Amino acid sequence: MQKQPLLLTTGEPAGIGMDVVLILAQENKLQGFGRPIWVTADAEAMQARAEQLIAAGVLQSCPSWQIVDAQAEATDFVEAVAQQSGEDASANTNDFILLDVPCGAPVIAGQIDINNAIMVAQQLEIAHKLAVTHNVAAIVTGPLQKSALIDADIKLLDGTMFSGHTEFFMQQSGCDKVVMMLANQAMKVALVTTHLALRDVPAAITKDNVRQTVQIVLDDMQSKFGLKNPRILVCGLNPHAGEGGHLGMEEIDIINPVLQEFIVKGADISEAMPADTLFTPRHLSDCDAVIAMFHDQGLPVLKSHGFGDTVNLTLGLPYIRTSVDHGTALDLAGRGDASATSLYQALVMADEMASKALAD
Ligand SMILES: N[C@H](C(=O)O)[C@H](O)COP(=O)(O)O
Repeated sequence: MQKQPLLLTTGEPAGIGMDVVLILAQENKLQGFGRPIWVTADAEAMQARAEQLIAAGVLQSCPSWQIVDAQAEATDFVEAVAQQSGEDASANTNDFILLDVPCGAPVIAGQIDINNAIMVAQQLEIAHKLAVTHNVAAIVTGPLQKSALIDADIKLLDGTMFSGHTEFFMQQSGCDKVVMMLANQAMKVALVTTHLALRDVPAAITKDNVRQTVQIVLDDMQSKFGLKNPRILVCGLNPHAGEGGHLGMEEIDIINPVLQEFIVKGADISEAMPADTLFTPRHLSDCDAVIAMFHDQGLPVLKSHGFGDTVNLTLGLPYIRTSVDHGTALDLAGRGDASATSLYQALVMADEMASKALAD
């Protein structure tokens, strides 16, 4: 039986999203999953980017794709895409299927045009619909420019500012809470808070938030990574994990009481540890994942151990979503200098998780 597709969004058309797809196609790396690869992009822009990369000497020839019109109304579209692509996929010799999402303005590599922000948001809506209806096995997202969506006044479902894929898919799925995790060969780091100004972090470290984060990490480490009793280490919020209350009370008042609830129930999880020494080989070699309290407590450490080979994933969604670890790299778009390694790792992880979910 044909395995379900992986849906890849190319994101910001002026960035390197299309470049890295084309590079992987040329390296025959889209074809090895035994699954169709569906790619959302503007078909004309994809053709133009391929020609640019051929002119730059990066592509020897133009990869092949089959174009599917993604402009139909939502419900018809989901069925039409699934049917058309599904029927053709078994005999398909194309590198990928391109779900055509037209841009509002001509695409110039490296130059953001906020008239194309709607097209970026449409890609995410299409991805969500296909994933939540089980028409694709997983979503793999390319980079978008958050500021372009914000400048174009594109909001999340709850009317707040567009802060990222993570929050977009969370709200579309009706989840109260999801967890951002980044993973590479060195470590996996999950975050209690994500895209939040530093001054707002302490107020967001609540018992509920810590409890929900830990529960989602434990659940998904089992269901998506197949680890029956994962070992989790947790960072404190303050220097020295609060130094017994002298450098902050969040560990004593909030974090440790919640962690104790899980310890009492048998979870293999630490109490709050000083973040500066947690990320050392002695501790990392003894754990499956780290939970950090905020974005720049955990991610700089992780990315310093493998930027370019790191995968961003969202835990707690009703479907699998992985992503690249880099941004739009506007200065590299259309030039052929972009690295496709993170996108490849994101595809590999999505494929493995999808296979595991099916096996379970
Ligand atoms: N925090 C993410 C990272 O460091 O890779 C990045 O901003 C992407 O976030 P979303 O997946 O929510 O767009």
